[in-house]
Amino acid sequence: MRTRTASTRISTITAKPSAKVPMASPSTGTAATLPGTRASGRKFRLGVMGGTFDPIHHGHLVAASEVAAVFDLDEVVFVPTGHPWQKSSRSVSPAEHRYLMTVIATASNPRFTVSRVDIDRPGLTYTIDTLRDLRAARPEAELYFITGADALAQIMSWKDIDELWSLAHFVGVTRPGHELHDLGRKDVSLLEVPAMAISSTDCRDRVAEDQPVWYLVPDGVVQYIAKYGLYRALEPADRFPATN
Ligand SMILES: Nc1ncnc2c1ncn2[C@@H]1O[C@H](COP(=O)(O)OP(=O)(O)OP(=O)(O)O)[C@@H](O)[C@H]1O
Ligand SMILES: O=C(O)c1ccc[n+]([C@@H]2O[C@H](COP(=O)([O-])O)[C@@H](O)[C@H]2O)c1
Repeated sequence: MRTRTASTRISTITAKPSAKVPMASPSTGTAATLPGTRASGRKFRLGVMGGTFDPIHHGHLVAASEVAAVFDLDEVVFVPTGHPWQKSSRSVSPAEHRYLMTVIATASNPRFTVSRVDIDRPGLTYTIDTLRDLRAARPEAELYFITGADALAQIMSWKDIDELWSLAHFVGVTRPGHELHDLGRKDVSLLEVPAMAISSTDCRDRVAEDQPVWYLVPDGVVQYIAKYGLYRALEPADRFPATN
């Protein structure tokens, strides 16, 4: 279970609405009528919220919403992982469950969408593949990859990290119990978001111990967990016809 300590104070935060963000690949949109070009002439801004989402919780949703507001994103696509290689020390729920919980959690927000790119791609999940696939599917968009302080701290160990910087702008957000490190790169912004001391680990542990997860995860996700008996020690989370 994650430690619950006060949010770290940081000084290098980009927190102005509609702040100009230094992009690895500056916008080249030239006309408002080009596909994927906004009325203002700028390119479509697509946030990418990658995660295992086992289950998705309000920490994920608040982080995505806050980055969307500050960076003036047009859409945030949530991308559940297929086989997260850095979580191999524990068993992860079937992808189909995690995908459906993510769909339920994001359904009410017209700017939130969910992508299957990672769960439909065989093999281990690497963000380099996520971003390549999204670039191919959405060539008109500038990508903003959203990551919490804990994930950002590991980022130098990610596959093909040198190429990753050229595919997206990265936004690291604060998370209670984790220090948000300044990587000293202009293609990484740091942002303080409302502190949500919630983790998927804690949600799973609560369900296993018969404690409530109401208001930690969206209502529909509470009901989905109960319906399929997810996270109950004696009830394996495999009643759904899953793909992995
Ligand atoms: N409470 C939170 N506040 C801010 N960012 C978060 C929060 N929870 C998760 N994130 C970020 O969301 C992304 C996906 O996280 P993930 O799905 O692994 O959730 P988690 O709560 O960390 O799960 P677990 O407890 O199983 O490790 C990561 O970048 C992570 O840093
Ligand atoms: O590309 C990698 O090597 C890599 C290693 C660890 C995590 N990631 C990505 O980071 C995001 C959050 O991952 P996680 O494991 O914290 O849910 C998710 O999109 C993962 O695919 C990516």
